Amino acid sequence: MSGATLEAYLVSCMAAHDDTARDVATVIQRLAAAALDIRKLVAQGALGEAFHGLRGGANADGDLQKELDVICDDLFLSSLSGAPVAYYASEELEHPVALDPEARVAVAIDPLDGSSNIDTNVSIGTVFSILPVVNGPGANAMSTFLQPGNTQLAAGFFIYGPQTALVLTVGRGTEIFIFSNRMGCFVQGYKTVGIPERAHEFAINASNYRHWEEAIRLYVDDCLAGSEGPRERDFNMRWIASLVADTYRILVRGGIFLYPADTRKGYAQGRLRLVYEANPIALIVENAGGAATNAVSRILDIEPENLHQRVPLVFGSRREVARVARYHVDPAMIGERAPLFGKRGLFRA
Ligand SMILES: O=P(O)(O)OC[C@H]1O[C@](O)(COP(=O)(O)O)[C@@H](O)[C@@H]1O
Ligand SMILES: [Mg+2]
Ligand SMILES: [Mg+2]
Repeated sequence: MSGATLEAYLVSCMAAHDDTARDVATVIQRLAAAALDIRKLVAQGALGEAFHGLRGGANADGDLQKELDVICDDLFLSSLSGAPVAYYASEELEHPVALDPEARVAVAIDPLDGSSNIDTNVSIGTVFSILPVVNGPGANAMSTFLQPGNTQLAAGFFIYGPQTALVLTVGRGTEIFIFSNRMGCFVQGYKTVGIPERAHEFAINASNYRHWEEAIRLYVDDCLAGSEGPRERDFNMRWIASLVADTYRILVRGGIFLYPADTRKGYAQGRLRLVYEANPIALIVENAGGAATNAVSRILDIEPENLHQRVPLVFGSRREVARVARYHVDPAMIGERAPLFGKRGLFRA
């Protein structure tokens, strides 16, 4: 079904379901309303006050907070006040906020993803995960947020780019809604998204090559060797340094994204956060027919240990994601190729 409004889509897939599904639909609509306010702030660029300067603080993970990071966080939190949401956890807040104690769902959010790109007029976004509340003796907000990603009820991201769009999964397929200026709401822009199994394009911040482990270097070396290497075909490369923008491209035309662990200080588990970045992206990608791992194991099966933990992230076309895992676990694969490529990667010649 293409051309449906977000509201009609949510009614069609949630109305016949239980109260929790209806709550999820309400939350998505509240987030969408806040995202439209953020779209206006982002579109103002340097003309808007929100663009100027740092907030002067650091978030829970030590990253510098930009003014807009904090404004977006405030907007999403207030959009959920009065909504059926028990807890709100954000990249910008050290601890979750308790909202409605009776509610059945919780929201984990990266209010502004790709914020290092704010000044450069590159697409940025908001990533969110909707989880069922864990109840029972001793349960608290952390019991809810530390569930593995396979319990997510819904996940999505807004992208503020040339088009403002919402990528959404409520468990059956992944859909893209584009904001329609004519209709003043989000409208389904494509048929259900399907990531092709094979990829011809990879995305990685290659400036970190010297810090990666051997398996990742070998994978990239092989892509770069193209038709003259063991892959026997050429690859293209993209790195937008904005997770939402790199994900959107992969949903639309396939490819693989890698943000692996590396030896830089603070990057032993990569850069991206498990609970509010990797988990929602993994659900979106899997429900679009792709795969998402920490280079070896499925992201959605990882038991988080803390709210702001980082995780190596590899996702996209299934065959490529599986191939990255094989470089890690199959010594024969590396051994076979070592005399030819192992010692002289293109960056290491
Ligand atoms: O600058 P690097 O190391 O290439 O990292 C880029 C990555 O960092 C991020 O900007 C992290 O997200 P935040 O902007 O929310 O901190 C991702 O969007 C992007 O994929
Ligand atoms: Mg982010
Ligand atoms: Mg962020």
